[in-house]
Amino acid sequence: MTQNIYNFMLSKERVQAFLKEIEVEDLVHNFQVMGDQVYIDMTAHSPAMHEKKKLEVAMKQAFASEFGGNVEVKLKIASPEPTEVQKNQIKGKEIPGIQNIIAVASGKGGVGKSTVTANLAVTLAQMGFKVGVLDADIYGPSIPTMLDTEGGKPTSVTVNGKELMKPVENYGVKMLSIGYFSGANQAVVWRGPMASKALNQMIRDADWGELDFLLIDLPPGTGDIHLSIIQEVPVTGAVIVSTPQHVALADVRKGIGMFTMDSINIPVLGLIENMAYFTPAELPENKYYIFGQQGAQYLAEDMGIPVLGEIPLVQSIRESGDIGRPAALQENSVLAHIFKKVAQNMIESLVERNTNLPKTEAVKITTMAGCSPKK
Ligand SMILES: Nc1ncnc2c1ncn2[C@@H]1O[C@H](COP(=O)(O)OP(=O)(O)OP(=O)(O)O)[C@@H](O)[C@H]1O
Repeated sequence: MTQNIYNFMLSKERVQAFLKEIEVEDLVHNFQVMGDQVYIDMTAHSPAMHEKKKLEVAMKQAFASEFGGNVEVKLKIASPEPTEVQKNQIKGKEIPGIQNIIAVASGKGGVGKSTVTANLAVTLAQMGFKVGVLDADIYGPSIPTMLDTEGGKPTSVTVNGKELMKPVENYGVKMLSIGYFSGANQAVVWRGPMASKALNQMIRDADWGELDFLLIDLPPGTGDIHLSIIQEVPVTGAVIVSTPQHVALADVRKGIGMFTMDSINIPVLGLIENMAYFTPAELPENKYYIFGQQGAQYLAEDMGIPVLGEIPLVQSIRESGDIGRPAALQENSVLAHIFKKVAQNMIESLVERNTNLPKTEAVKITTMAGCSPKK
């Protein structure tokens, strides 16, 4: 790249040459230079939202390093029409009545994925949405504890002549978990196909009714169970939960990478940073960034996904999880407000996703390389 040593006015020819130099000429269909502002209309390589964000960040960085901070790039990035290949990646297995299926994932265990799922679920329900939670964490199903339905037993109902499981319900949230079924202890040793069969039954052979959101609390990490679920279930988008520590962030890249692989291509709606800072109960205004600050922001920017919110490390979140009444239910509290903002940001990201991309159906995985251990 040439050095930023130009003192003359920005010209259309210079911008044209630069677009060629950074090899995006083919993607740009129109551009105009007006003083220090460059207006560019272009099309992303793929319709995935993270691709558009990545392109935007890369273009802005490239222009800043070439022309300096005074030049402002105004981008309009369109989605390409889905190609035949992309259309073929999608398998027709829509679940009637369920509008949006959101996978909640984490790169590693213990970052608060289930806590976030439970709080988001009750928040969405309080906002007036119809919400379901599928606890797919077969290694340690904690949704029954966190939503106070331990010992719950899904009953059987007949719907249109078919016998279905009726989800357990509390706080306006319908839920199913492997924890409700006998033999839950054995689930820990299940391989992908078995887990996905059980989970599939909990999704398809259950009377969820009409749902705006079905949140799936995935097991921690990345592996064959995740791939099996993604293969079978038409996930609309994924939400990634992380803590600020460096190790968690390294793992979270893997987690995001699992969804954004070309062969899977599930949009990542955003990153939720849990335990982002510590706030003592007696000093609610004070924030202590024990594990470092802004790591999630940098990572999200780098990977072209939004940060949906920062959730503090607060004793009452753990306590309320243990007693099965999510902290977000504390009316007019700071925590309720934080979870509401996270839910709103998630919906915003989802609306953008649903506007820009074709309806997701179950993903046909063409290669499992790099994600799943060979059996
Ligand atoms: N923001 C928070 N503040 C305080 N405690 C929290 C917070 N988030 C989670 N915890 C606590 O951390 C512990 C782990 O949380 P949780 O079970 O939600 O993690 P997880 O990522 O779902 O774990 P796994 O993936 O291993 O099942 C729980 O005791 C929970 O109450």
